[in-house]
Amino acid sequence: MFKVTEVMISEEQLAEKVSELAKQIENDFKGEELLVVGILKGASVFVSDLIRKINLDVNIDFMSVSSYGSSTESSGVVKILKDLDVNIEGKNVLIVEDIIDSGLTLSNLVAALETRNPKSLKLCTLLDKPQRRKADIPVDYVGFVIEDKFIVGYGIDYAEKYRNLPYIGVVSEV
Ligand SMILES: O=P(O)(O)OC[C@H]1O[C@H](OP(=O)(O)OP(=O)(O)O)[C@H](O)[C@@H]1O
Ligand SMILES: Nc1nc2[nH]cnc2c(=O)[nH]1
Repeated sequence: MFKVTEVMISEEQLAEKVSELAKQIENDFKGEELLVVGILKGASVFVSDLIRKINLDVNIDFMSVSSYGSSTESSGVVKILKDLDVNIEGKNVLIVEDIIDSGLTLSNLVAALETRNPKSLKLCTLLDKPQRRKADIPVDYVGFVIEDKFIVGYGIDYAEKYRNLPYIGVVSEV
């Protein structure tokens, strides 16, 4: 049986990091408009907290994507299950993810969105698990670099459970 056995990142640590990332984003986009794109479902909690700490003209949109398997990795294909509502041509776009693991989701998504000619395209992730990276992808804003443990909470699930935990916990077999 699997259970949450450990708190990896507390609610307080998350709140502090979210404010820190929001300040960096605010400084980098001063005087500009910004479209923040949350990637469903995992980033939903993080992006909701993040935008409330960014004191800029911010629009928000969401995408839902699923990467094809490694056999099609080199083709840079991402299956878009829910696309953006808006045209991003000429806009500053910030993609917000909960976690980067292999990097395939984001690298494929970036390739797909670059073809739409945004003014700029930047990446923000709350969590980075560099140990399992398959696609090298430069990320502009990183919350926490974590070791290779299976985590849940703050939007992130295990079989669709635990997304509502207010902290990041580690799931282990007990
Ligand atoms: O770097 P990668 O190895 O590509 O993994 C990261 C992706 O996996 C998770 O999404 P998931 O497919 O679990 O969907 P969810 O956010 O709806 O839970 C996460 O939200 C990222 O989108
Ligand atoms: N829920 C969950 N999804 C992931 N996707 C990549 N790494 C993880 C993880 O640690 N937990």
